[in-house]
Amino acid sequence: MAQSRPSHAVTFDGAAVVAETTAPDGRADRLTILHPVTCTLTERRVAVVGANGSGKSTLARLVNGLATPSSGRVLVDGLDTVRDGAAVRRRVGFVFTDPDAQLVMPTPREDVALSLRRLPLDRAARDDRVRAVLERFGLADRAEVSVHALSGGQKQLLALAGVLATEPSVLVCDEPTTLLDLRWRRVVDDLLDSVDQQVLQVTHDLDAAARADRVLVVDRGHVVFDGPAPDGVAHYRDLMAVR
Ligand SMILES: Nc1ncnc2c1ncn2[C@@H]1O[C@H](COP(=O)(O)OP(=O)(O)OP(=O)(O)O)[C@@H](O)[C@H]1O
Repeated sequence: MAQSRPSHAVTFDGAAVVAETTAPDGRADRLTILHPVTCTLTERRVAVVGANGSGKSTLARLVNGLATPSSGRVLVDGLDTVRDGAAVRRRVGFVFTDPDAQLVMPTPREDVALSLRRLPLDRAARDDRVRAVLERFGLADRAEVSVHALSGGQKQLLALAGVLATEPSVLVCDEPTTLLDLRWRRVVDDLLDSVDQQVLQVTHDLDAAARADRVLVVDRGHVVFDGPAPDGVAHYRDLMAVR
């Protein structure tokens, strides 16, 4: 009998984000980046689409506490991203759009090993896991080169590899395939489709969004659609008036 996968829940409970800004005349001002969002995401694949600057990354960052709600709250499997921040961060892996924001060690091997530092693995088990992950992402022969010598796509793969190696419960990806060629985009898409984690993916790739179990469309700081993928993609196309 097939083993059932664990299910997870990301809950936005009236979560809104307001930034302190400076008006053109120099006065302090407040800008609502994300208006209150209320929904519970339990689907295995959730895509977030919307125009540039609409608030997608802000919504994604709320899930692991990189952004904190100005009002309302965000819960991951019942854990509050503010009150239980450390536990949430252990549970939620986050892959940035820009891999340079994520890769901190001199070589791919060291970078993946660093991701694993908090896991209860002995040296041999950790080395094995690093090797297996680099192999899976086609980076085995790059393990010892300088991270700076990797192509943009290879860096993006490495950033994803480092996060997946920690086996988080929920994986949040902010445009994880933007730098990848078609072959590796397919590899990463297939991987994101197949992993056990709940995946919340911010994307401009409507093919990827179309395969999600649920799509959120964000427009000017509002979630303007929340539902099945075909309708979500159609809604976004209408919004962008490109259909
Ligand atoms: N701390 C902040 N202070 C002021 N404005 C901010 C802050 N963070 C985000 N913004 C603004 O809020 C808006 C939403 O930003 P966000 O990064 O969430 O958009 P996005 O939909 O992910 O965009 P993109 O597709 O271009 O990555 C943008 O206009 C951005 O400039």
